[in-house]
Amino acid sequence: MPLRNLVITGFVGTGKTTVARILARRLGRPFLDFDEEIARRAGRSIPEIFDQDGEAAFRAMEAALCREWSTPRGWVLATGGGTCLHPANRAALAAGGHLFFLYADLNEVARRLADATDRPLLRLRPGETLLERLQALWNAREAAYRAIPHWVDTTGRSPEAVAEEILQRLHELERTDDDDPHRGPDPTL
Ligand SMILES: Nc1ncnc2c1ncn2[C@@H]1O[C@H](COP(=O)(O)OP(=O)(O)O)[C@@H](O)[C@H]1O
Ligand SMILES: O=C(O)C1=C[C@@H](OP(=O)(O)O)[C@@H](O)[C@H](O)C1
Ligand SMILES: [Mg+2]
Repeated sequence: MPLRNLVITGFVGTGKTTVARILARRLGRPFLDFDEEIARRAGRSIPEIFDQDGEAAFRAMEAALCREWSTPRGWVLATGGGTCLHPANRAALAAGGHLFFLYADLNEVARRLADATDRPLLRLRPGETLLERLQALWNAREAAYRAIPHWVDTTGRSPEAVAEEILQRLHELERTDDDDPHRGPDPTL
């Protein structure tokens, strides 16, 4: 039986791509970033896909990837920030892997993404600040995110420290094989 995948999901700008890359290197396992794969298949950037085909077309490509990754293959996967909002995507990825959900204080996310231009959902409306945009996105998504297990707080921590925590928690999960895909986040959060 192949190893389960290690799926790094979470809110936008919390370090999914960065941390998953570190984890793949540390574990010596292959790595795939969903956004990079979608852009590669489309031959276009994520903003171009959103602008030319619409968000629904992007979400359909994301859902297809989730279906492809519903079996254990031992890879490290970084999803996009919206991938696991959809219950079917979440269930598919959880069937083949362990999910970890990265989050951070939104002020810190805003600092990390201050210069980023590659996230169409963070385009600001007139007079809107990045923090306000992030807060609106978080408010709209929080209930769906709470269905994802294994939350990891990245606030004030380096990507290496976040990866280290995930490695330790992963080893514990693999040791006990006690990973219920339907379990919510730590109730103390
Ligand atoms: N733990 C962290 N502390 C500070 N900056 C971080 C951290 N993790 C990621 N970053 C930075 O934040 C930005 C977004 O990271 P990225 O990995 O693209 O996040 P995501 O894939 O979740 O959107 C990048 O500039 C990255 O270097
Ligand atoms: O939160 C979202 O819906 C999105 C997050 C992005 O990924 P990152 O979270 O890696 O930036 C990317 O998939 C797309 O712009 C949509
Ligand atoms: Mg990313």
